Amino acid sequence: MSDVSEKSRRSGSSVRRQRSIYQVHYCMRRQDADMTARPLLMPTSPLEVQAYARQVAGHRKTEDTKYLGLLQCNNGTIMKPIIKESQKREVDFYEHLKTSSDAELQELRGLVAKYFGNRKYTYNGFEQDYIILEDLTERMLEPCIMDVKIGKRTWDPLATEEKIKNEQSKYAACKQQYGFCIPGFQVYRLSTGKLCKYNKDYGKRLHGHAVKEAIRNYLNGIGATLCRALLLQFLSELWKIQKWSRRQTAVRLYSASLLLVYDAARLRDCCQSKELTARAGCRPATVPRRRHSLHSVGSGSNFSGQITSKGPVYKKLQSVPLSPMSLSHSSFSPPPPINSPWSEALASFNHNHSFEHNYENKLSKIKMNYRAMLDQLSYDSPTPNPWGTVKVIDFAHAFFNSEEEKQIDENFREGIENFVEIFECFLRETDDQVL
Ligand SMILES: Nc1ncnc2c1ncn2[C@@H]1O[C@H](COP(=O)(O)OP(=O)(O)OP(=O)(O)O)[C@@H](O)[C@H]1O
Ligand SMILES: O=P(O)(O)O[C@@H]1[C@H](O)[C@H](O)[C@@H](OP(=O)(O)O)[C@H](OP(=O)(O)O)[C@H]1O
Repeated sequence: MSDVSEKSRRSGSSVRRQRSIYQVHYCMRRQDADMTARPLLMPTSPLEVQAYARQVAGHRKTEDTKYLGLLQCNNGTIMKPIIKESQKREVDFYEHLKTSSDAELQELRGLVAKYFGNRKYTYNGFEQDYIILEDLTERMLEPCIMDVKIGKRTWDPLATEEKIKNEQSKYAACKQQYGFCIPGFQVYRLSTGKLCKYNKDYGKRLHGHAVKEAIRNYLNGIGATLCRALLLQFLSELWKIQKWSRRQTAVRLYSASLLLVYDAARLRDCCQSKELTARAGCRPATVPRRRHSLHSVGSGSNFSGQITSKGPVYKKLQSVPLSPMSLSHSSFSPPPPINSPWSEALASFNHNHSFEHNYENKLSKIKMNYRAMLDQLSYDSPTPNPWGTVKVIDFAHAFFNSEEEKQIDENFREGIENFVEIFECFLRETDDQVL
């Protein structure tokens, strides 16, 4: 018997067990292995709950010892308290969405966090009802989170005069100009790993150009080039939300939010060169371009994740002899085999898109192709979730339209259009990213 086991036997202590990544990064107590990541409640294991440290906006303060903020569970869900009448309507909203056969609402189901019902739970000595939702930041080591409240109008038809005045007075310039506002966000700096939090007081001061810069900051793009792979992940979801909002007449969403989440740890992986990452925060104006690859999202293809003005760039294949080409051409290798799911998406990408002319006019085709590529990424990936995503949250002021009321929710649509436009503008900034 080894010294170590003899020692532990003598002292009567059990062998020290490795702490899981959840224990290290989420500061949660040790759980049975099969409990830590599952999104559904498992009756055999105890549910562990704590105040949700990753909440960037919304109700939080404690009144009469009642806790108004979100709770984090050790099974990949969060619980949102149902206290106000409007929050009760949110439960009704999710319940209706769950069972509706309306095509537009079924589509919306894919654009919101997964709903797992509601339950009573006693926290802080108070029993309350809670909505159970998928934690969109689950498994993220350095979660960067932004809450974007959509609409110039953030009050519903049942609001009192006082409530209307109150809402009109907040984020006024930002809402007027963009049709959305930013009540809070947090970002882990890529260069230092430092967590920076921005609350609603910061959000209320934002207007004009500073709004775009706040979003750039959230994307770790201050003093560094934006990451194209990250922008594409967000845009693939944003375009779905945009498409839906352009034609849906089923529901009016007052004061709903977009919740954007990405993992800075994965963004860091995406930068191939450690040296460049370290310098990301202090690059001069003419910076070496950030190297990043969609490959790290998880795929088996030769596509490098780079799209230049000449088309997609493939990783070099060692077995392919280099022909005497110019330097700019030598980075291209033959496309992947014809039977690869990638090859079809990329062949269609090349076929549909002239990389030389009319970028603007062909944006919709590019969107289609990006979506196909991203679909492939998530199919091939061992973990189904991409490392950046966006969902619509907060339906306390959502109202389903009766047949007579059916019309497009312009208030919501306009905010989404403006938000998407900012991301498309950022994407164009990354058009020339090369390996
Ligand atoms: N599904 C989710 N996964 C992860 N975080 C979430 C999720 N839903 C909400 N949050 C976090 O909780 C915050 C508040 O959420 P939400 O807007 O639903 O609450 P609220 O109290 O109704 O907000 P408000 O005061 O704006 O009405 C969000 O900004 C986000 O940080
Ligand atoms: O950004 P702020 O300044 O925190 O403003 C709050 C925000 O508009 C919330 O959406 C709203 O809750 P509801 O969605 O429930 O209306 C809350 O109303 P409240 O003060 O009535 O709780 C506001 O105070």
